[in-house]
Amino acid sequence: MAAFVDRVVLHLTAGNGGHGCVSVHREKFKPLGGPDGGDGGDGGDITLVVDSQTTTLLDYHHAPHRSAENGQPGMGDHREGKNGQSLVLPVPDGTVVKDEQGNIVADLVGEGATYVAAAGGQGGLGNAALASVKRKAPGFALLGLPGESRDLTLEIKTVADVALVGFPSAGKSSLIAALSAARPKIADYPFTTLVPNLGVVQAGDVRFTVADVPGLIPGASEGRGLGLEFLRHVERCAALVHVLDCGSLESDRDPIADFEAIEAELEAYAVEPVFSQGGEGVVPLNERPRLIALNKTDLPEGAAMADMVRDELEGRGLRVFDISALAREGLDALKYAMAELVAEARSRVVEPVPAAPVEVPRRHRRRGERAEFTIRREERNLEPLFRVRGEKPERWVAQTDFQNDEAIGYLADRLQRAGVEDGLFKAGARPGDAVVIGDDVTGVVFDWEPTLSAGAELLAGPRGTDLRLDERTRATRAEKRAEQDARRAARAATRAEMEAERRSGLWTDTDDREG
Ligand SMILES: Nc1nc2c(ncn2[C@@H]2O[C@H](COP(=O)(O)OP(=O)(O)OP(=O)(O)O)[C@@H](O)[C@H]2O)c(=O)[nH]1
Ligand SMILES: [Mg+2]
Repeated sequence: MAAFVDRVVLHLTAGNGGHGCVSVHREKFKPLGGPDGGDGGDGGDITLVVDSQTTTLLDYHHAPHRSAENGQPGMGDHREGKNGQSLVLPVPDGTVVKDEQGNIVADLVGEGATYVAAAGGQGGLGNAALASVKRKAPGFALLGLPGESRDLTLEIKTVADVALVGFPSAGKSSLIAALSAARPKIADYPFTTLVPNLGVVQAGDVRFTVADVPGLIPGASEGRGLGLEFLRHVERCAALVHVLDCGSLESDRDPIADFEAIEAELEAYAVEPVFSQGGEGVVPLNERPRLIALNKTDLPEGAAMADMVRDELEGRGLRVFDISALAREGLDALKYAMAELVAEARSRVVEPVPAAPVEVPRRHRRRGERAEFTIRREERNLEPLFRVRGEKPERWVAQTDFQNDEAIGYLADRLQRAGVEDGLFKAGARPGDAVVIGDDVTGVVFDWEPTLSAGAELLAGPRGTDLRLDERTRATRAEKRAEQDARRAARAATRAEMEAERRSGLWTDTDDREG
Protein backbone atom coordinates (compact mmCIF):
# COMPACT_ATOMS: atom_id res chain seq x y z
CA MET A 1 0.00 0.00 0.00
CA ALA A 2 1.29 3.39 -0.86
CA ALA A 3 2.02 5.24 2.33
CA PHE A 4 0.74 8.73 2.68
CA VAL A 5 2.66 11.16 4.80
CA ASP A 6 1.12 14.52 5.49
CA ARG A 7 3.33 15.74 8.30
CA VAL A 8 7.10 15.71 8.48
CA VAL A 9 9.92 17.52 10.26
CA LEU A 10 12.69 18.68 7.94
CA HIS A 11 16.23 19.45 9.09
CA LEU A 12 17.61 22.00 6.69
CA THR A 13 21.06 23.47 6.35
CA ALA A 14 21.63 26.12 3.74
CA GLY A 15 25.05 26.58 2.18
CA ASN A 16 27.76 28.55 3.94
CA GLY A 17 29.11 31.67 2.29
CA GLY A 18 32.62 31.32 0.92
CA HIS A 19 35.35 33.29 2.67
CA GLY A 20 36.74 36.39 1.07
CA CYS A 21 40.28 36.10 -0.20
CA VAL A 22 43.35 37.99 0.92
CA SER A 23 45.70 38.44 -2.00
CA VAL A 24 48.11 41.02 -3.36
CA HIS A 25 48.58 41.46 -7.06
CA ARG A 26 51.95 40.21 -8.18
CA GLU A 27 53.78 41.03 -11.36
CA LYS A 28 57.40 41.09 -12.35
CA PHE A 29 59.13 44.23 -11.01
CA LYS A 30 55.89 45.19 -9.22
CA PRO A 31 56.13 43.43 -5.90
CA LEU A 32 53.14 45.15 -4.35
CA GLY A 33 50.50 45.73 -6.96
CA GLY A 34 47.56 46.27 -4.63
CA PRO A 35 44.98 43.97 -3.14
CA ASP A 36 43.20 41.65 -5.55
CA GLY A 37 41.48 39.11 -3.29
CA GLY A 38 38.00 38.30 -4.63
CA ASP A 39 34.78 37.87 -2.70
CA GLY A 40 33.49 34.52 -1.57
CA GLY A 41 30.38 33.13 -3.26
CA ASP A 42 27.03 33.04 -1.47
CA GLY A 43 25.85 29.77 -0.02
CA GLY A 44 22.88 28.09 -1.70
CA ASP A 45 19.35 28.63 -0.36
CA ILE A 46 16.88 25.88 0.35
CA THR A 47 13.53 26.71 -1.20
CA LEU A 48 10.17 24.99 -0.96
CA VAL A 49 8.06 25.19 -4.11
CA VAL A 50 4.53 23.89 -4.67
CA ASP A 51 4.54 21.29 -7.39
CA SER A 52 1.25 19.71 -8.41
CA GLN A 53 3.00 16.45 -9.26
CA THR A 54 3.94 16.06 -5.61
CA THR A 55 1.09 14.73 -3.49
CA THR A 56 2.73 13.49 -0.33
CA LEU A 57 5.67 14.33 1.89
CA LEU A 58 6.84 10.74 1.79
CA ASP A 59 10.25 11.53 0.28
CA TYR A 60 11.01 13.87 3.14
CA HIS A 61 9.84 11.32 5.65
CA HIS A 62 12.53 8.99 4.35
CA ALA A 63 15.23 11.65 4.02
CA PRO A 64 14.49 14.59 6.30
CA HIS A 65 18.03 16.00 6.32
CA ARG A 66 18.67 18.31 3.40
CA SER A 67 21.43 20.76 2.70
CA ALA A 68 22.41 23.17 -0.03
CA GLU A 69 25.85 23.72 -1.50
CA ASN A 70 28.41 26.02 0.08
CA GLY A 71 29.74 29.07 -1.73
CA GLN A 72 33.33 28.83 -2.97
CA PRO A 73 36.01 31.02 -1.42
CA GLY A 74 37.21 34.04 -3.35
CA MET A 75 40.52 33.85 -5.15
CA GLY A 76 43.37 36.14 -6.14
CA ASP A 77 43.26 38.26 -9.27
CA HIS A 78 39.78 39.53 -8.36
CA ARG A 79 38.15 36.18 -9.00
CA GLU A 80 34.92 35.68 -7.09
CA GLY A 81 34.03 32.35 -5.57
CA LYS A 82 31.17 30.50 -7.23
CA ASN A 83 27.80 30.72 -5.52
CA GLY A 84 26.56 27.50 -3.99
CA GLN A 85 23.76 25.76 -5.88
CA SER A 86 20.36 26.34 -4.34
CA LEU A 87 18.27 23.35 -3.40
CA VAL A 88 14.64 23.33 -4.52
CA LEU A 89 12.33 20.98 -2.64
CA PRO A 90 8.95 20.30 -4.29
CA VAL A 91 6.00 20.17 -1.90
CA PRO A 92 2.29 19.43 -2.37
CA ASP A 93 -0.28 22.18 -2.81
CA GLY A 94 -1.60 23.26 0.57
CA THR A 95 1.62 22.70 2.48
CA VAL A 96 1.88 24.66 5.69
CA VAL A 97 5.31 25.39 7.11
CA LYS A 98 5.92 25.83 10.83
CA ASP A 99 9.05 26.87 12.66
CA GLU A 100 10.59 25.29 15.75
CA GLN A 101 8.12 27.13 17.99
CA GLY A 102 5.12 25.95 16.00
CA ASN A 103 4.47 29.33 14.38
CA ILE A 104 3.20 29.22 10.84
CA VAL A 105 5.83 30.80 8.64
CA ALA A 106 4.36 29.96 5.25
CA ASP A 107 1.15 28.68 3.75
CA LEU A 108 1.92 27.45 0.30
CA VAL A 109 -1.15 27.40 -1.91
CA GLY A 110 -1.10 27.35 -5.69
CA GLU A 111 1.34 25.91 -8.18
CA GLY A 112 4.73 27.58 -7.91
CA ALA A 113 4.19 29.16 -4.48
CA THR A 114 7.63 29.54 -2.98
CA TYR A 115 9.24 29.88 0.42
CA VAL A 116 12.92 30.31 1.17
CA ALA A 117 13.10 27.87 4.05
CA ALA A 118 16.79 28.35 4.80
CA ALA A 119 18.83 31.22 3.42
CA GLY A 120 22.36 30.62 2.26
CA GLY A 121 25.14 32.50 4.03
CA GLN A 122 26.53 35.64 2.47
CA GLY A 123 29.97 35.30 0.95
CA GLY A 124 32.71 37.35 2.63
CA LEU A 125 34.26 40.34 0.90
CA GLY A 126 37.78 39.87 -0.34
CA ASN A 127 40.51 42.31 0.57
CA ALA A 128 40.14 44.11 -2.77
CA ALA A 129 36.60 45.12 -1.87
CA LEU A 130 37.74 46.25 1.57
CA ALA A 131 40.41 48.60 0.29
CA SER A 132 40.00 52.33 0.68
CA VAL A 133 42.26 55.36 0.62
CA LYS A 134 42.98 54.96 4.28
CA ARG A 135 43.28 51.22 4.03
CA LYS A 136 45.06 50.67 0.77
CA ALA A 137 46.11 47.09 1.24
CA PRO A 138 43.94 45.34 3.77
CA GLY A 139 45.68 42.26 5.03
CA PHE A 140 42.39 40.59 5.84
CA ALA A 141 39.11 39.58 4.27
CA LEU A 142 35.68 38.90 5.68
CA LEU A 143 34.59 35.39 6.46
CA GLY A 144 31.58 33.90 4.73
CA LEU A 145 28.52 33.64 6.95
CA PRO A 146 27.19 30.24 7.88
CA GLY A 147 24.02 29.17 6.07
CA GLU A 148 20.83 29.11 8.07
CA SER A 149 20.07 25.91 9.83
CA ARG A 150 16.41 25.24 10.60
CA ASP A 151 14.08 22.48 11.71
CA LEU A 152 10.78 23.08 9.96
CA THR A 153 7.57 21.14 10.16
CA LEU A 154 5.63 20.65 6.96
CA GLU A 155 1.96 19.75 7.06
CA ILE A 156 -0.48 19.27 4.24
CA LYS A 157 -3.83 20.96 4.62
CA THR A 158 -6.14 19.92 1.88
CA VAL A 159 -7.41 22.69 -0.33
CA ALA A 160 -11.09 21.98 -1.00
CA ASP A 161 -14.27 24.06 -1.08
CA VAL A 162 -16.44 21.58 0.80
CA ALA A 163 -15.49 18.99 3.39
CA LEU A 164 -17.55 15.91 4.15
CA VAL A 165 -17.41 15.16 7.85
CA GLY A 166 -18.89 12.25 9.75
CA PHE A 167 -18.25 9.12 11.76
CA PRO A 168 -16.25 6.30 10.23
CA SER A 169 -18.31 4.31 7.71
CA ALA A 170 -21.01 6.99 7.44
CA GLY A 171 -20.54 6.89 3.68
CA LYS A 172 -18.38 9.96 3.01
CA SER A 173 -16.18 8.25 0.46
CA SER A 174 -19.23 6.68 -1.15
CA LEU A 175 -20.75 10.14 -1.47
CA ILE A 176 -17.67 11.64 -3.07
CA ALA A 177 -17.59 8.72 -5.50
CA ALA A 178 -21.24 9.36 -6.37
CA LEU A 179 -20.75 13.11 -6.86
CA SER A 180 -17.49 13.16 -8.79
CA ALA A 181 -15.10 11.15 -10.87
CA ALA A 182 -12.99 10.35 -7.80
CA ARG A 183 -12.71 6.66 -6.98
CA PRO A 184 -11.76 6.44 -3.31
CA LYS A 185 -11.56 3.22 -1.40
CA ILE A 186 -14.92 2.24 0.11
CA ALA A 187 -15.32 -0.50 2.71
CA ASP A 188 -17.46 -1.32 5.70
CA TYR A 189 -14.75 -1.04 8.31
CA PRO A 190 -13.91 2.17 10.19
CA PHE A 191 -11.02 4.37 9.05
CA THR A 192 -10.99 3.07 5.52
CA THR A 193 -9.98 6.53 4.43
CA LEU A 194 -6.64 7.64 5.83
CA VAL A 195 -6.05 10.51 3.43
CA PRO A 196 -8.63 12.99 2.26
CA ASN A 197 -9.79 12.17 -1.25
CA LEU A 198 -10.48 15.09 -3.50
CA GLY A 199 -13.25 15.18 -6.06
CA VAL A 200 -14.31 17.85 -8.51
CA VAL A 201 -18.05 18.45 -8.64
CA GLN A 202 -19.93 20.30 -11.35
CA ALA A 203 -23.34 21.73 -10.47
CA GLY A 204 -24.76 23.97 -13.17
CA ASP A 205 -22.02 26.48 -13.86
CA VAL A 206 -20.41 26.14 -10.44
CA ARG A 207 -17.43 23.87 -10.27
CA PHE A 208 -16.01 23.09 -6.85
CA THR A 209 -13.88 20.59 -5.00
CA VAL A 210 -15.04 18.25 -2.26
CA ALA A 211 -12.86 16.36 0.19
CA ASP A 212 -13.98 13.34 2.19
CA VAL A 213 -12.21 13.92 5.44
CA PRO A 214 -11.39 10.64 7.21
CA GLY A 215 -13.84 9.51 9.88
CA LEU A 216 -14.10 11.53 13.06
CA ILE A 217 -14.84 10.15 16.49
CA PRO A 218 -15.45 11.88 19.82
CA GLY A 219 -12.18 13.22 21.19
CA ALA A 220 -10.81 13.88 17.72
CA SER A 221 -10.05 17.49 18.55
CA GLU A 222 -7.77 16.26 21.34
CA GLY A 223 -6.06 13.84 19.05
CA ARG A 224 -8.18 10.71 19.58
CA GLY A 225 -8.57 8.27 16.77
CA LEU A 226 -6.93 9.82 13.76
CA GLY A 227 -8.33 13.07 15.14
CA LEU A 228 -6.41 16.25 14.70
CA GLU A 229 -4.73 14.94 11.62
CA PHE A 230 -8.08 15.10 9.89
CA LEU A 231 -9.59 18.20 11.34
CA ARG A 232 -6.57 20.01 9.95
CA HIS A 233 -7.80 19.16 6.48
CA VAL A 234 -11.15 20.85 7.15
CA GLU A 235 -9.53 24.21 7.89
CA ARG A 236 -9.51 25.57 4.39
CA CYS A 237 -13.06 24.54 3.51
CA ALA A 238 -15.73 27.16 3.01
CA ALA A 239 -18.57 24.80 3.82
CA LEU A 240 -19.17 21.47 5.53
CA VAL A 241 -21.54 18.60 4.89
CA HIS A 242 -22.38 16.33 7.80
CA VAL A 243 -22.80 12.83 6.46
CA LEU A 244 -25.00 11.06 9.03
CA ASP A 245 -25.35 7.31 9.00
CA CYS A 246 -29.01 6.38 9.26
CA GLY A 247 -28.34 2.70 8.72
CA SER A 248 -26.03 2.14 11.66
CA LEU A 249 -26.95 -0.85 13.78
CA GLU A 250 -24.99 0.31 16.79
CA SER A 251 -27.45 0.84 19.62
CA ASP A 252 -25.53 3.66 21.29
CA ARG A 253 -25.52 5.78 18.17
CA ASP A 254 -28.18 7.69 16.28
CA PRO A 255 -27.85 10.50 13.71
CA ILE A 256 -28.61 13.27 16.22
CA ALA A 257 -26.03 12.02 18.72
CA ASP A 258 -23.48 11.62 15.91
CA PHE A 259 -24.19 15.13 14.68
CA GLU A 260 -23.72 16.59 18.14
CA ALA A 261 -20.54 14.64 18.74
CA ILE A 262 -18.99 15.89 15.50
CA GLU A 263 -20.15 19.45 16.17
CA ALA A 264 -18.47 19.30 19.59
CA GLU A 265 -15.22 18.27 17.93
CA LEU A 266 -15.46 21.04 15.36
CA GLU A 267 -16.11 23.54 18.11
CA ALA A 268 -13.17 22.35 20.19
CA TYR A 269 -10.78 22.56 17.28
CA ALA A 270 -8.81 25.78 17.16
CA VAL A 271 -8.29 26.97 13.61
CA GLU A 272 -4.87 28.44 13.04
CA PRO A 273 -5.15 32.16 12.32
CA VAL A 274 -3.47 32.13 8.95
CA PHE A 275 -6.43 30.54 7.21
CA SER A 276 -9.02 33.19 7.06
CA GLN A 277 -11.54 32.12 4.48
CA GLY A 278 -13.69 35.20 4.28
CA GLY A 279 -11.28 38.09 4.19
CA GLU A 280 -11.40 39.28 7.77
CA GLY A 281 -10.61 37.01 10.68
CA VAL A 282 -10.86 33.29 11.02
CA VAL A 283 -14.17 31.50 10.88
CA PRO A 284 -14.20 28.71 13.47
CA LEU A 285 -15.05 25.33 12.03
CA ASN A 286 -18.38 25.17 13.82
CA GLU A 287 -19.45 28.49 12.31
CA ARG A 288 -18.87 27.55 8.71
CA PRO A 289 -22.01 27.07 6.65
CA ARG A 290 -23.13 23.46 6.80
CA LEU A 291 -25.60 21.01 5.32
CA ILE A 292 -26.93 17.69 6.58
CA ALA A 293 -26.97 14.57 4.44
CA LEU A 294 -28.97 11.72 5.95
CA ASN A 295 -27.31 8.76 4.25
CA LYS A 296 -28.26 5.15 3.60
CA THR A 297 -31.96 5.91 3.10
CA ASP A 298 -32.05 3.07 0.53
CA LEU A 299 -32.17 0.72 3.53
CA PRO A 300 -35.65 0.41 5.09
CA GLU A 301 -34.30 1.11 8.58
CA GLY A 302 -32.34 4.00 7.11
CA ALA A 303 -35.41 5.63 5.64
CA ALA A 304 -37.27 5.12 8.91
CA MET A 305 -34.45 6.66 10.90
CA ALA A 306 -34.31 9.65 8.52
CA ASP A 307 -38.03 10.24 9.08
CA MET A 308 -37.47 10.19 12.82
CA VAL A 309 -34.68 12.78 12.95
CA ARG A 310 -35.40 15.12 10.04
CA ASP A 311 -37.75 17.47 11.94
CA GLU A 312 -35.43 17.69 14.88
CA LEU A 313 -32.52 18.75 12.68
CA GLU A 314 -34.57 21.17 10.62
CA GLY A 315 -35.84 22.59 13.89
CA ARG A 316 -32.24 23.62 14.56
CA GLY A 317 -32.22 25.64 11.39
CA LEU A 318 -30.28 23.12 9.32
CA ARG A 319 -30.95 22.18 5.71
CA VAL A 320 -31.47 18.43 5.57
CA PHE A 321 -31.17 16.13 2.54
CA ASP A 322 -32.18 12.48 2.39
CA ILE A 323 -29.71 10.64 0.21
CA SER A 324 -28.34 7.27 -0.69
CA ALA A 325 -24.76 7.41 -1.80
CA LEU A 326 -24.95 3.76 -2.78
CA ALA A 327 -28.18 3.95 -4.80
CA ARG A 328 -27.32 7.48 -5.94
CA GLU A 329 -30.59 8.98 -4.80
CA GLY A 330 -31.26 12.55 -3.67
CA LEU A 331 -27.84 13.67 -4.85
CA ASP A 332 -28.82 16.52 -7.17
CA ALA A 333 -30.58 18.59 -4.52
CA LEU A 334 -27.59 18.17 -2.20
CA LYS A 335 -25.15 19.00 -4.97
CA TYR A 336 -26.89 22.26 -5.88
CA ALA A 337 -27.16 23.28 -2.24
CA MET A 338 -23.39 22.73 -1.91
CA ALA A 339 -22.77 24.80 -5.02
CA GLU A 340 -24.86 27.60 -3.55
CA LEU A 341 -22.76 27.73 -0.39
CA VAL A 342 -19.56 27.67 -2.41
CA ALA A 343 -20.72 30.49 -4.67
CA GLU A 344 -21.74 32.51 -1.63
CA ALA A 345 -18.37 31.98 0.04
CA ARG A 346 -16.55 32.93 -3.13
CA SER A 347 -18.48 36.17 -3.44
CA ARG A 348 -17.63 37.03 0.16
CA VAL A 349 -13.95 36.53 -0.26
CA VAL A 350 -12.47 39.91 -1.14
CA GLU A 351 -9.12 38.53 -2.16
CA PRO A 352 -9.56 35.04 -3.52
CA VAL A 353 -7.52 32.28 -1.99
CA PRO A 354 -4.27 32.82 -3.86
CA ALA A 355 -4.02 30.72 -6.95
CA ALA A 356 -1.03 32.62 -8.23
CA PRO A 357 2.37 31.86 -6.74
CA VAL A 358 2.95 33.67 -3.49
CA GLU A 359 6.43 34.95 -2.97
CA VAL A 360 7.26 34.83 0.71
CA PRO A 361 10.01 37.31 1.58
CA ARG A 362 13.37 36.00 2.61
CA ARG A 363 14.26 36.17 6.20
CA HIS A 364 17.18 38.47 6.99
CA ARG A 365 18.59 40.76 4.32
CA ARG A 366 15.89 43.28 4.98
CA ARG A 367 16.17 46.53 3.18
CA GLY A 368 16.94 49.81 4.88
CA GLU A 369 17.50 48.16 8.18
CA ARG A 370 19.40 50.22 10.73
CA ALA A 371 22.27 49.08 12.84
CA GLU A 372 20.12 48.50 15.85
CA PHE A 373 21.38 46.73 18.89
CA THR A 374 20.72 46.39 22.57
CA ILE A 375 23.20 46.42 25.42
CA ARG A 376 22.30 44.69 28.64
CA ARG A 377 24.26 44.57 31.84
CA GLU A 378 24.46 41.09 33.28
CA GLU A 379 26.52 39.50 35.96
CA ARG A 380 28.74 36.47 35.78
CA ASN A 381 30.71 35.17 38.76
CA LEU A 382 30.00 38.48 40.51
CA GLU A 383 31.71 40.35 37.66
CA PRO A 384 29.78 42.68 35.38
CA LEU A 385 29.23 41.48 31.85
CA PHE A 386 27.80 43.55 29.01
CA ARG A 387 25.83 41.72 26.38
CA VAL A 388 25.39 43.25 22.93
CA ARG A 389 22.60 41.80 20.82
CA GLY A 390 21.68 42.88 17.32
CA GLU A 391 21.51 41.47 13.84
CA LYS A 392 24.37 43.57 12.54
CA PRO A 393 26.90 43.39 15.35
CA GLU A 394 26.36 39.64 15.48
CA ARG A 395 26.81 39.32 11.73
CA TRP A 396 29.99 41.41 11.87
CA VAL A 397 31.37 39.10 14.52
CA ALA A 398 30.56 36.08 12.37
CA GLN A 399 32.45 37.69 9.48
CA THR A 400 35.55 38.28 11.54
CA ASP A 401 38.65 36.16 11.32
CA PHE A 402 39.88 36.33 14.89
CA GLN A 403 43.31 35.01 13.91
CA ASN A 404 43.90 38.28 12.13
CA ASP A 405 44.55 41.47 14.11
CA GLU A 406 43.62 43.68 11.21
CA ALA A 407 40.28 41.92 10.86
CA ILE A 408 39.68 42.45 14.58
CA GLY A 409 40.56 46.12 14.14
CA TYR A 410 38.08 46.37 11.29
CA LEU A 411 35.41 44.85 13.52
CA ALA A 412 36.27 47.39 16.22
CA ASP A 413 35.87 50.18 13.65
CA ARG A 414 32.48 48.91 12.59
CA LEU A 415 31.29 48.57 16.18
CA GLN A 416 32.56 52.02 16.99
CA ARG A 417 30.86 53.57 13.97
CA ALA A 418 27.57 51.84 14.78
CA GLY A 419 27.71 53.39 18.24
CA VAL A 420 28.31 50.20 20.17
CA GLU A 421 31.36 51.71 21.86
CA ASP A 422 29.38 54.76 23.00
CA GLY A 423 26.56 52.51 24.07
CA LEU A 424 28.92 50.54 26.26
CA PHE A 425 30.17 53.72 27.88
CA LYS A 426 26.62 54.78 28.54
CA ALA A 427 25.74 51.39 29.94
CA GLY A 428 28.53 51.89 32.46
CA ALA A 429 31.14 49.55 31.01
CA ARG A 430 34.70 50.15 32.11
CA PRO A 431 37.91 49.07 30.44
CA GLY A 432 38.60 45.45 31.21
CA ASP A 433 34.95 44.52 31.62
CA ALA A 434 33.74 41.50 29.72
CA VAL A 435 31.64 42.23 26.64
CA VAL A 436 29.74 39.48 24.84
CA ILE A 437 28.38 40.01 21.34
CA GLY A 438 25.68 37.47 20.61
CA ASP A 439 24.32 34.58 22.62
CA ASP A 440 26.21 32.14 24.79
CA VAL A 441 26.55 29.57 22.03
CA THR A 442 27.89 31.45 19.02
CA GLY A 443 28.77 34.80 20.60
CA VAL A 444 32.27 35.99 21.33
CA VAL A 445 33.64 37.46 24.55
CA PHE A 446 36.03 40.42 24.66
CA ASP A 447 37.81 42.21 27.42
CA TRP A 448 36.77 45.68 26.54
CA GLU A 449 39.66 48.01 25.70
CA PRO A 450 38.03 51.13 24.30
CA THR A 451 41.17 53.21 23.95
CA LEU A 452 43.54 50.55 22.75
CA SER A 453 42.71 50.71 19.07
CA ALA A 454 42.98 54.48 18.94
CA GLY A 455 46.33 54.37 20.76
CA ALA A 456 47.67 51.68 18.50
CA GLU A 457 46.76 53.71 15.48
CA LEU A 458 48.77 56.70 16.73
CA LEU A 459 51.84 54.52 17.06
CA ALA A 460 51.60 52.53 13.86
CA GLY A 461 49.85 54.82 11.44
CA PRO A 462 46.30 54.28 10.23
CA ARG A 463 45.27 50.69 10.39
CA GLY A 464 45.11 49.00 7.05
CA THR A 465 47.79 51.09 5.37
CA ASP A 466 50.75 49.28 4.07
CA LEU A 467 53.61 51.74 4.42
CA ARG A 468 55.65 49.83 1.87
CA LEU A 469 53.19 50.85 -0.80
CA ASP A 470 54.38 54.44 -0.46
CA GLU A 471 58.04 53.61 -0.81
CA ARG A 472 58.20 53.80 -4.56
CA THR A 473 60.18 56.98 -5.04
CA ARG A 474 61.57 56.33 -8.54
CA ALA A 475 58.43 56.01 -10.56
CA THR A 476 58.19 58.07 -13.74
CA ARG A 477 55.34 60.47 -14.14
CA ALA A 478 53.72 58.27 -16.76
CA GLU A 479 54.00 55.30 -14.47
CA LYS A 480 52.53 57.28 -11.67
CA ARG A 481 49.63 58.40 -13.76
CA ALA A 482 48.96 54.91 -15.03
CA GLU A 483 49.08 53.55 -11.54
CA GLN A 484 46.78 56.27 -10.33
CA ASP A 485 44.35 55.62 -13.12
CA ALA A 486 44.39 51.92 -12.37
CA ARG A 487 43.85 52.57 -8.70
CA ARG A 488 41.07 54.97 -9.43
CA ALA A 489 39.41 52.40 -11.63
CA ALA A 490 39.86 49.73 -9.00
CA ARG A 491 38.52 52.06 -6.36
CA ALA A 492 35.52 52.90 -8.50
CA ALA A 493 34.85 49.22 -8.94
CA THR A 494 35.18 48.68 -5.21
CA ARG A 495 32.85 51.56 -4.50
CA ALA A 496 30.29 50.20 -6.93
CA GLU A 497 30.51 46.84 -5.24
CA MET A 498 30.13 48.32 -1.79
CA GLU A 499 27.30 50.56 -2.98
CA ALA A 500 25.55 47.53 -4.37
CA GLU A 501 25.98 45.83 -1.02
CA ARG A 502 24.69 48.90 0.74
CA ARG A 503 21.67 49.09 -1.50
CA SER A 504 20.91 45.47 -0.77
CA GLY A 505 20.75 46.48 2.87
CA LEU A 506 23.97 44.89 4.02
CA TRP A 507 26.27 47.80 4.53
CA THR A 508 24.13 50.63 5.69
CA ASP A 509 26.96 51.92 7.82
CA THR A 510 29.10 54.67 6.38
CA ASP A 511 32.01 52.37 5.87
CA ASP A 512 34.83 53.95 3.91
CA ARG A 513 32.74 56.84 2.65
CA GLU A 514 35.53 59.23 3.52
CA GLY A 515 37.57 58.03 0.51
N1 LIG B 1 -26.79 0.73 2.03
C1 LIG B 1 -25.95 1.73 1.91
N2 LIG B 1 -24.67 1.55 2.24
C2 LIG B 1 -23.83 2.58 2.11
C3 LIG B 1 -24.27 3.84 1.61
N3 LIG B 1 -23.19 4.67 1.60
C4 LIG B 1 -22.15 3.93 2.03
N4 LIG B 1 -22.52 2.68 2.34
C5 LIG B 1 -21.65 1.60 2.83
O1 LIG B 1 -21.09 1.98 4.07
C6 LIG B 1 -19.75 1.47 4.18
C7 LIG B 1 -18.79 2.59 4.47
O2 LIG B 1 -18.77 3.49 3.35
P1 LIG B 1 -17.58 4.49 3.12
O3 LIG B 1 -17.98 5.36 2.00
O4 LIG B 1 -16.29 3.74 2.99
O5 LIG B 1 -17.64 5.25 4.48
P2 LIG B 1 -16.68 6.44 5.00
O6 LIG B 1 -17.53 7.42 5.67
O7 LIG B 1 -15.84 6.92 3.89
O8 LIG B 1 -15.83 5.66 6.09
P3 LIG B 1 -14.33 5.99 6.62
O9 LIG B 1 -13.48 6.23 5.42
O10 LIG B 1 -13.92 4.75 7.34
O11 LIG B 1 -14.44 7.15 7.50
C8 LIG B 1 -19.47 0.78 2.87
O12 LIG B 1 -19.64 -0.61 3.03
C9 LIG B 1 -20.48 1.36 1.91
O13 LIG B 1 -20.81 0.48 0.88
C10 LIG B 1 -25.64 3.99 1.27
O14 LIG B 1 -26.12 5.04 0.85
N5 LIG B 1 -26.43 2.90 1.45
MG1 LIG C 1 -13.92 6.92 3.59
